[in-house]
Amino acid sequence: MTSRWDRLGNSLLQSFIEYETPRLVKVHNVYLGLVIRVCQILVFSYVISYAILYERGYQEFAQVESSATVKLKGTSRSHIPTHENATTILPEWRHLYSRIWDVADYVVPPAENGAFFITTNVVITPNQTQGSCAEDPAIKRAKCKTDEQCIKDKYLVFGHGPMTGRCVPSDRSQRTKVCEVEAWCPIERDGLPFGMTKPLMDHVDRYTVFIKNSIAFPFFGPQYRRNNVIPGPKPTIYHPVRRPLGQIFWLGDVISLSGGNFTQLSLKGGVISISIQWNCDLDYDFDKYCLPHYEFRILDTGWNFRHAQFHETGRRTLFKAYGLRFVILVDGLAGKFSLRNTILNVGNGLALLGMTTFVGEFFLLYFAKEKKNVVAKKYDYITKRRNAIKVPTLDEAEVATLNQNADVFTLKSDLP
Ligand SMILES: Nc1ncnc2c1ncn2[C@@H]1O[C@H](COP(=O)(O)OP(=O)(O)OP(=O)(O)O)[C@@H](O)[C@H]1O
Repeated sequence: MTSRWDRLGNSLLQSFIEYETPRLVKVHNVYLGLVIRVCQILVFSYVISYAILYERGYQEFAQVESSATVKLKGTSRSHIPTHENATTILPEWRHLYSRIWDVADYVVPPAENGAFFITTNVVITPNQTQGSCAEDPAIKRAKCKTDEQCIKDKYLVFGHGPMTGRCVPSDRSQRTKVCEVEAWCPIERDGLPFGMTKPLMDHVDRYTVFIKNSIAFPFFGPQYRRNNVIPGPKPTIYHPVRRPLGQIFWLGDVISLSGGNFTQLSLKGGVISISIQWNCDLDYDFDKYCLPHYEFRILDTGWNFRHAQFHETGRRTLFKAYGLRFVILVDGLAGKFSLRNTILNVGNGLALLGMTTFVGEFFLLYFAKEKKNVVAKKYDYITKRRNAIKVPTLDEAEVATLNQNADVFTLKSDLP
């Protein structure tokens, strides 16, 4: 009598010296064959042309690191012509607004990384000092009839300072009384000299901006760094077709290339993006082929802020500046050959080829006319019988007959 341990030993020995091989069912079916070949060709073309070549699956990629600085040149003049409507323009404004604006006046702040602002329209409030004066009557709850309405040290929402507790005549109209406030006096008279008809400064579209954009791909080594300045005796003016690598831009060109109207944007201000793209293939000559590509877009319309120029102690000129804010956005990706990525992508492609087997199986088992035969040949159904299942094998004569009569060829096996 064999013990349990003997049986276990036997079965371990059996499985150790056994070799298993999958059973293949070969089917001659024109349509099925075509489906499989088409699938294989599609997968193969996708892998080679898209995943490997178009998407550059044979390379590894890294993002660009960059800095962008600018220098502006250009001057403009602001003046209020005498023929402009005298009822809306105060006499003192003619003198105040008649002036020349150069870079130091209109670029605020003087230097930024990756952005710059240019004043195109402005409300000037000169000679402000700290003191007490009548609040702007346009401010909510600033108007009053008695001192009791102006509670001392309280603030008005959007007011210019705490109230002194006195109700005084307004400096805009003697018939109106307003609360007095402690503030920078006189209070700003908020209103553009020309209303909304034209910007104060002329010639702004002829300003030029020199953009210096330095980039690097440190992931691939310190040698991969450069800037957008094309070597030459002097810097080049950008033109989208004739000189797409120029690094000096007319502001008028930038606005028109972004699809905007310069006068409209100059009136109330706006935000414009200058996008610089560096998409580089480091398998080619870096200096020759890694080049910038510029795009311009309007991001927002309407933009102003206040800043002041301080004179001798305690006196300032307040500017409410409307203008164009340019944001320089640098984006880039560099790719370089990588054996690891090549192997991975080819491997992925081969794995994808295996998908065609699923398609073939699906058609074979559900749509092919031989589907019943195939199922019979392909699967062995194992029942819970004590004795081992006997799987009869077709003899050679039977195989020959099958080969002649049917378009189903199998390595032989039948259900018991
Ligand atoms: N916005 C611009 N429009 C046209 N040319 C410019 C502009 N910005 C700079 N340049 C020119 O580009 C070159 C390089 O400028 P960079 O600022 O390095 O030199 P720079 O001698 O300090 O310039 P500059 O004194 O003329 O402002 C100079 O010839 C400069 O005049």
